[in-house]
Amino acid sequence: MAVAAKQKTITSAPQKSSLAGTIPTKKLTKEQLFKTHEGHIKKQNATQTPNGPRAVKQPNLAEAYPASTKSIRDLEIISLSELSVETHHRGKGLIVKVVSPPYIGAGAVSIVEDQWGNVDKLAIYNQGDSAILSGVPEGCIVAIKEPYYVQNGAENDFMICVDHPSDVILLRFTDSIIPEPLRLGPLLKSAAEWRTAGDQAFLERDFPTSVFCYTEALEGLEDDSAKAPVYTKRAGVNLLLGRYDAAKSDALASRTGASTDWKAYYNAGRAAYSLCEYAISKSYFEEALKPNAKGAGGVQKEYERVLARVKEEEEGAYDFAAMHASLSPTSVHIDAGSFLRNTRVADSGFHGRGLFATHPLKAGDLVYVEKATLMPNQYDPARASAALYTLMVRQLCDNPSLADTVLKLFPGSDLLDRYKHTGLEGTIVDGVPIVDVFMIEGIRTTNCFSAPFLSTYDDTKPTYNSAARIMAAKGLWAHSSLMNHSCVPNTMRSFVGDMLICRATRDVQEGQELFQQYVPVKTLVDVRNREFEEGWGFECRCGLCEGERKSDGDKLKKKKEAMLSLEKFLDKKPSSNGKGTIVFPDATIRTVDRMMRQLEELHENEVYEALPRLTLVYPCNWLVDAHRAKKQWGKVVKYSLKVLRNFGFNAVPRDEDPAKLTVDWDPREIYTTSGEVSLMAVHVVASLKRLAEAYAALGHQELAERCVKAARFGYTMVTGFSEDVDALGQ
Ligand SMILES: C[S@@+](CC[C@H](N)C(=O)[O-])C[C@H]1O[C@@H](n2cnc3c(N)ncnc32)[C@H](O)[C@@H]1O
Repeated sequence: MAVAAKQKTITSAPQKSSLAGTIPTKKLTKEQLFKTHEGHIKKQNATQTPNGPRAVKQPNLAEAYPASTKSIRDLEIISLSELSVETHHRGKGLIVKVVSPPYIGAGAVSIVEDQWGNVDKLAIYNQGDSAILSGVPEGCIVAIKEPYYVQNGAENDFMICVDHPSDVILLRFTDSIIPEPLRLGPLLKSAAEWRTAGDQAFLERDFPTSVFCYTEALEGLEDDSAKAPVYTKRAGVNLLLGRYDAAKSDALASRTGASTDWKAYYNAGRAAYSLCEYAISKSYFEEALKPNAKGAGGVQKEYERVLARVKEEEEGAYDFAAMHASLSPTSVHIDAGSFLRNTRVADSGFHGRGLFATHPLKAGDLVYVEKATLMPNQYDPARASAALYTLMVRQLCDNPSLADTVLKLFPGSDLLDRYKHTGLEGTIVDGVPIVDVFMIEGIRTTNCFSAPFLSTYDDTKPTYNSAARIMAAKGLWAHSSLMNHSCVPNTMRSFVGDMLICRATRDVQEGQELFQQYVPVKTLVDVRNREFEEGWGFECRCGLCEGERKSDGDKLKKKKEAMLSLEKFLDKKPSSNGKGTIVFPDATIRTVDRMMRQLEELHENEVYEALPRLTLVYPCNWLVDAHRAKKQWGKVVKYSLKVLRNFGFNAVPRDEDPAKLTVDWDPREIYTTSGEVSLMAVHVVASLKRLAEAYAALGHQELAERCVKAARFGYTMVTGFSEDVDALGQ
C-alpha cells in the first residue's frame, strides 16, 4: 500500500573536534597531500564500476547550516592558511586553482592551491552530473563562498567541505576577480575557437563542457546574428542535459526575426513542455506553426501532444487503464498533465495552508490528479530516498524555476525551529541559483510520498510477488503536499506510475478542507499520535483522535493489553493442516470470539457509537476468514458487517441475522451516509466482496449483486481507476 514516507533525519549533533574554532598548527604537507590523493585515485581507477550508482552524501540535519547568499565579489578573500576548524567563515571567500584530478566518492575531492602557494583539500558534494564541478577538472579556478573547514578523520588531515552546490562557483578564465598569480589568461583566443571546442565536446558527448565552451563563445561575440546559431546549439545541448529553463531562454534568444525562427519556438516549446508548462509550450508551438514558418511536420505532432496535456489540465479526462497498460519497470513516468482545478490552496485551521474543495464533490469523484513534480525511477527501498534527494538537488540547480514550486513547501517545524531560513533560496547569485541542501532535505522528509511499484492497483493484488510489494519509489507531488492529515480523511490517494490520483471517499461540500492520511494509521490513538509528533511535529485533532481522547485512560490501557494478547494469540494461529490449507479449529474460533467480545466491551458506547474501532478490525477479519473456510455464511455476514462498522461505516444493517435482513439495503450508501469519521481502505472492499459471496450462498442474490457494485465502486477509490475486484483474489 502506498504511504507517505517519513524518516527522521535530525539526529543528535556530532561531537565537536578539540580543534574546533582554531587554525591547525600542523597540517599534512603538500607532498603528503599529493601522495595520499594519488593513492586514492589509483585505488579508484582499479575498482571503478563505470555505470554504477554514484554514492550520495545524505545531509545530516543536525549539522544544518545555510547556504551562502552573498556574491563572491562581496566577500573578503582569505588564504587557505587562515581557515579554522569546524568554522563557517561567514563574510569570507576563497579563490583557488584545482591542481589535481578529482577522486570521486560521495563527493569530488581535489587538491587546490591559493595565490600564496598554500595547498589544501577540497571536497565538493551534491553537484549534478550536468555540472562541470561534479568532476572538477584540473586547472579550473573556483571560488568557495563562506567556506566550512573540517577535520577529516585522521590526525593533521583537514579539508574544505562544500555541501551546498551554490557555495562553489566555477570562474571563467577571464574573470577579473581571479588574482594575478592564478591567472592563465584565456585558453582559446577567439569566439570561433570556443565554438569549435563546444562542437568537439558535443561530439565527444561531454555536454557540460560543450555548454561551457558555447558560453565562452557567446561572451566573445558582439553581433546578434552571429550569436543566434550559438544560442541554438546551446539550447540543443541544454535540452539534452535536462536544463530546460536555460534551453528555453537560449531558444528564445536565438530568434532573429526571420522565418527560420520556427526552430527557436519549437525548441522553446519542447523545453516548456518538459517543465510541464503546457499552456506556454502550446503558445510556442503555435508560433512555430504560423504560415511563414517551415517546421510543420514535427511541430504539428508536438502541438497535438501539448493540446492533449492542456485538455487534461482543464477537464481531468484521463484514460487510466491505458496509462496503466503503458507501465513497465523502465517506464513509470506518464506523459500526462495535472488536473487540479477542483481544489484551491487556503489557510487551514489545522496548520498553515491546506487544500479546499472549489465545488461540491461526490464520493468517488476525482478530487485531483497530479503528475509527480519529481520522482526518480528507483524503487529499491535502500536507495529510493537518496535518489529523490539527489534529483531534488540536481533539478533545483538545473532548473531554477522549480524553486517556486518546491521551496514553498513546508520543511518541517523541527528544522525551522533551529535553522535560520534566509528566504533567498532559489535566487540567482553569481550566475547560479542558491541551493540549500539542508532545506531540500527538510522538504523531502516532510513532503515526500511513496509510490508502490508500478501502481496501487498492482500493489493490492495478492498475486503480486512479495519482492515487488516492498518496492516503492519516493517522490514529490507539490500540490498534494499542501494537504493536511486526518486519520479519517475525506480523500484517498493512489498511484499509476508517477501519477497521483486523489478521489473523494465521501461527499464533500464546496469550501470544505480536504484531508489525506499521511501513513496508514496505527490502531491506538496514543501510538499513532506519537508517530505524527515524531515524524511531522503535530498532534492530530481529527474526529477519531479527538473522540478517542475522551475515552477513559484506564480503558485505553486495558484496550492496549487486550489487543496485544489477542494479536499474540492470533499470530500463533491459524495453523496449516500440512497440505497448505489453513485450519481453524472450533476451539480457537471460540477463544478469538470471546477475546474479541472482551475487547469490544472496552469500547465505551458513548465514545465509540459513531467512531471506527480500529483495534477490532484485525480479529474481526480473522473471524470472517475462519467462518468462510467452514462455509458458515451467516457468520461471514455477521463479521463482515462488523468489519465495515469497525471502519466507521455505520450505515450497515444492525440485525446480525441475515435471514431477517432488510432486502432493500443498498451497500453503496455506506460511502455517503456514514458521517465524517469513516475510514476507507482496501479491507472495506474485501469485506464487501465477502458479504457478496455469503449473501449469494444464502440465496440473497440481489443483495449480493449490490455488494459487488459497492465493492467495485470502493475499489475505484482505492486504486484510482479499476473496478476489477477479482484482482483482490479469493
Ligand atoms: C506536508 S505539510 C502539509 C501542508 C502544511 N499545512 C503547509 O502549510 O504547507 C505537513 C505539515 O503540516 C502540518 N500538519 C499536517 N496535518 C496536520 C494536522 N492534522 N494538524 C496539525 N498540523 C498538521 C504538520 O506541521 C506537518 O509537518
